[in-house]
Amino acid sequence: MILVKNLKKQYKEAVVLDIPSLDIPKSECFGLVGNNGAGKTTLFRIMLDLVRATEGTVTIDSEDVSKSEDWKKRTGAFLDEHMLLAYLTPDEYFKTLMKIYGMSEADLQNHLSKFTDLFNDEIVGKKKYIRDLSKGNLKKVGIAAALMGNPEVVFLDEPFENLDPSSQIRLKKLILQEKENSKVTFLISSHDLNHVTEICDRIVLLEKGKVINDLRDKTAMMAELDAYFTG
Ligand SMILES: Nc1ncnc2c1ncn2[C@@H]1O[C@H](COP(=O)(O)OP(=O)(O)OP(=O)(O)O)[C@@H](O)[C@H]1O
Repeated sequence: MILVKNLKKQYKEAVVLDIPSLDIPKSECFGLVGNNGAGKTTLFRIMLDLVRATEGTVTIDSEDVSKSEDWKKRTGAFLDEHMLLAYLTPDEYFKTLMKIYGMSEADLQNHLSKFTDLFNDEIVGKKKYIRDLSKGNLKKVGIAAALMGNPEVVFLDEPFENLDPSSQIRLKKLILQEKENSKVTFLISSHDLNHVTEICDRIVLLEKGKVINDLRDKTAMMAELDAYFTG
């Protein structure tokens, strides 16, 4: 369970995030939407202790993320390409993570086999450095890495951005499978309302740093979001 309490982030005079309370139960697929600058990335960065809140706390399974390290073992994330090691090839990068997570070669192959369709023969065994990959392929490496080591919680910032249509569909399938098989708690930010409403159990709408809607009814989600974004 992830709990956000009295969270505020301020840059000089500007309050960019102001969330009195938010709780995300285990195994929920939590979608986060909002226009540019709404605060989605800032919220994820605070939840991952990449940025410190001005006020308030985020706890993952009762551990304050800014005070403990233990939650990191159970958490995977891909927010942007800065999280990758650009001087490695994807194979070298996955092998490095394999050692960090104490996985065997068989565990790694088993993990990567889930990504065969998504990788589309562009990622593994290609001897291309991560720095030279296309934006879509970079994203695929980051997502595969975020799901290594059996995380219980996975943060994905804009996972569908830069993916071709087939890859978007394959990624949706993969997330739904992971959700079903491993009961991972997913936190996914997206500008793609169709994809995010399809895979998420709940959508939180941010506007200027505030939660202005918390949608849990799958049948009504799309219409409500449509009305907000077109209105
Ligand atoms: N280091 C910083 N210094 C000053 N302002 C910042 C900083 N980081 C973020 N902000 C501001 O915080 C607000 C929220 O930004 P954030 O990147 O979280 O929005 P977002 O919802 O992820 O946007 P997008 O959809 O464009 O990715 C923006 O107004 C942004 O300019």
